[in-house]
Amino acid sequence: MLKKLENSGIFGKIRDFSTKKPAKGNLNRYIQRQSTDEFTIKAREHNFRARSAFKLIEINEKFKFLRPGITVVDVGCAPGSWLQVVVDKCPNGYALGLDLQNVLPIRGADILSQSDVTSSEIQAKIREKLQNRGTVDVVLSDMAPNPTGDSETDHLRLIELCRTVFRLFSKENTVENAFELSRKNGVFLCKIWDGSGRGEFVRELSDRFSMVKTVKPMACRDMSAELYLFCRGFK
Ligand SMILES: C[S@@+](CC[C@H](N)C(=O)[O-])C[C@H]1O[C@@H](n2cnc3c(N)ncnc32)[C@H](O)[C@@H]1O
Repeated sequence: MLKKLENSGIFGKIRDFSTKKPAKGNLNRYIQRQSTDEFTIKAREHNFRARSAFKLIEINEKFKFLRPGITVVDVGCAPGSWLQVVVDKCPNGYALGLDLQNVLPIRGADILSQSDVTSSEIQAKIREKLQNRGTVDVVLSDMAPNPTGDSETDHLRLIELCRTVFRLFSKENTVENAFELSRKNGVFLCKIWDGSGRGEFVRELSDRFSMVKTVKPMACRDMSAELYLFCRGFK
């Protein structure tokens, strides 16, 4: 299904706004609405639970890290569109998703609903689920805390959530880790909202990964501060 989608030119077409030009002052709002509509419509057409599926598809197109047989942990997975992509791209692998909210079942994925990744009880459950599966290949975090209305506070809260996930596999004393990330080609992909704490967090990640790239997929809303940090080569 996804191969067809990737070949369909959706990413190439998405910023073609040639029909019915808006008045000058409304251009930004027009562009934002058009791109949102196109990804939302495509998500419906391809039975994705959310338009965010296209963010993961695009990042994977760039870095090619989802492949058959791998183990993937998806933190903040509701409603489940990233898990849908993972299951499709990684046959014969293992996908574990968790979220604060209830997540409807997805064939081929193991899901922990009503699960807060910051809770030590939930971290123990994650460890339990993964302990006989060897190392984890890919850790995804598309988490978004409820916004407070203050962008700096929201930014710092999200960075802290990402740090929590990073610590699940990166403590020096591996006995304390919830699971082990593959030292060969382990990938960590997390969403942040841009702000003052980005530089420090990128430095922390760079200490443990040989490559850290900041990406903004086409499906991100134009005006949003949303960015993704793609980290590969866990040391
Ligand atoms: C943007 S949605 C994720 C969308 C998902 N990637 C998809 O494609 O369907 C963000 C999710 O993060 C979850 N979340 C926020 N804080 C969390 C936490 N502490 N533990 C687990 N999930 C959390 C929210 O409940 C929300 O469902």
